[in-house]
Amino acid sequence: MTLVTVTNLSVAYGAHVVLRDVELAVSSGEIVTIVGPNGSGKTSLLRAIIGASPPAKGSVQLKPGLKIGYVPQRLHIDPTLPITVERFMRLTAPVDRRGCRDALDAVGMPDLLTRQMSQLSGGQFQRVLLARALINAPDILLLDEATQGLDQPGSAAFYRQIETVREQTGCAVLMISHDLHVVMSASDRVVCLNGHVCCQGTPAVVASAPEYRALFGAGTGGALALYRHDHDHHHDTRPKAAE
Ligand SMILES: Nc1ncnc2c1ncn2[C@@H]1O[C@H](COP(=O)(O)OP(=O)(O)OP(=O)(O)O)[C@@H](O)[C@H]1O
Repeated sequence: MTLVTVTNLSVAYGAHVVLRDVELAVSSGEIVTIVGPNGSGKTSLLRAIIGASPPAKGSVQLKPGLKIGYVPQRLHIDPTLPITVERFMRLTAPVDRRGCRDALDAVGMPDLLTRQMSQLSGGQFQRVLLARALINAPDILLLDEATQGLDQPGSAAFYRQIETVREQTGCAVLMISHDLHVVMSASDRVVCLNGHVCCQGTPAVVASAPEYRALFGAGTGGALALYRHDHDHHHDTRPKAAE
């Protein structure tokens, strides 16, 4: 069943059009990763899906009654503010201690309930955000660079957790990531965005591409050259060798 259908979507901030003619559909249980260079409109697309950026053109259709869990790119909590994990989780959701504990269990952090938010490591903090997003049993999780600031093993562990959550709850996942090499194995589909969808494919297609090895150490520019697809246009960000 299709949960999210984005049709011919354009998003603009004033006269600045940042997304043009984007088509995207996410089905139940699917893990879809959006990659693309800085400023390519990834966050704007997620914001359009949650209704925070009205379309300049086109539409976003959500399955009626769709429950969305959103994990933001970053969330700053004043380190001098005394707030436990439980209180933090209950700020935005009507949930009891049991519900908080279950959500923390689901992200593999059952013992954090009484800890201070300020005492958490980066990885623990992100998992608490994930747990908070899971409280209402969402049909789809939207993650905006949820592993920002984590090291590679931390990111890999986080994405494994996402896969586990998907297996256990059946929720779909639409996430933005720059960690292509870690995220690929966890994704059913990778969508490359650069103001529009320039290409997409399964990780298997990506992994079997000869250019795949160029990813490691090649940065985002290399990553964008990886996908097997037919280009009928050019991007300044594409390395010359990929032309
Ligand atoms: N609220 C806003 N007002 C005006 N311009 C904005 C706003 N939010 C984003 N933009 C612009 O829209 C473009 C796309 O931004 P967006 O945050 O969607 O990109 P992104 O791909 O998520 O980038 P990054 O990888 O750096 O997070 C950028 O040029 C950005 O400056």
